[in-house]
Amino acid sequence: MYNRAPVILASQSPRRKQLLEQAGIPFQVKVVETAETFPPELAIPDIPVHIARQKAAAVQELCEAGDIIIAADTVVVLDNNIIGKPKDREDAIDILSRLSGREHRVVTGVIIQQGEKEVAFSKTTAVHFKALTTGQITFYVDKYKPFDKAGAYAIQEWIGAVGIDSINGCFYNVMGLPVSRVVEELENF
Ligand SMILES: Cc1cn([C@H]2C[C@H](O)[C@@H](COP(=O)(O)OP(=O)(O)OP(=O)(O)O)O2)c(=O)[nH]c1=O
Repeated sequence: MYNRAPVILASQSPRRKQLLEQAGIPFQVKVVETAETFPPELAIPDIPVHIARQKAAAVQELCEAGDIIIAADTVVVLDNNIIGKPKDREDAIDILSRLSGREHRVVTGVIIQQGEKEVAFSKTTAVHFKALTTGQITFYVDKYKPFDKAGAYAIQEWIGAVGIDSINGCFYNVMGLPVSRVVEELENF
C-alpha cells in the first residue's frame, strides 16, 4: 500500500478522481486552469505529457514542499491527427462518424512530481469501433453529451458497451488515467 507524502491530483476530471480512489491512494484535488498548448514539433506521445506538465506546474503554488503532484492529459489520435474535445453537437457527431468502423489510439500522458523530481510517461491504447449508425451516434451525443471527453466519447458509457469491438492496452488509460502504472510509479518514486 502507498503510504508516504501527501498526494495532490491536479485534475478536475471526475474519472481520474474515481480511478485514484479505486486504487486506494489517499489524495486531495487541486486545480488551476491552464492553456493546454504544445509546440507543433512535438511527437504525438509527448504532447499529452507536455500538457500534463503544464497542469502540474500550475498547481505547484497551491502545494506544500514535499507534496507529490499527479497530472494527466488524454488525447485521441486518428491518422496521426489529434482529436480533442468536441466544440459542439455537430462536431461531436462528426468526430464519432470519423471514428466509426476504424481503429484509433488513445494516448494519456502522466506527470508525477515532487519538487525537482519528476517521472513522466505516456501510455497508448488502441480502440476499434464497430461501424456505428447515424442513429446510434446522434442518440449517444444527445443523451450523453460527451463534450468534456477527448474524441467525443467515453468508453465507460453506453457507446463503449455497444459500439466498441476490441481494445488493445489499458482500459483505464482510455478513461484518462493508466492507474496500475501510476501506482507502480508511486511505489518506486
Ligand atoms: C476517450 C475518453 C476520454 N475520457 C475523458 C478523460 C478526460 O477526463 C477527458 C480528456 O480531457 P483531459 O483534458 O485529458 O482532462 P479533463 O479536462 O477532463 O481534466 P483535467 O484537464 O483537469 O485533468 O476525456 C473518458 O472519460 N473516457 C474515454 O473513453
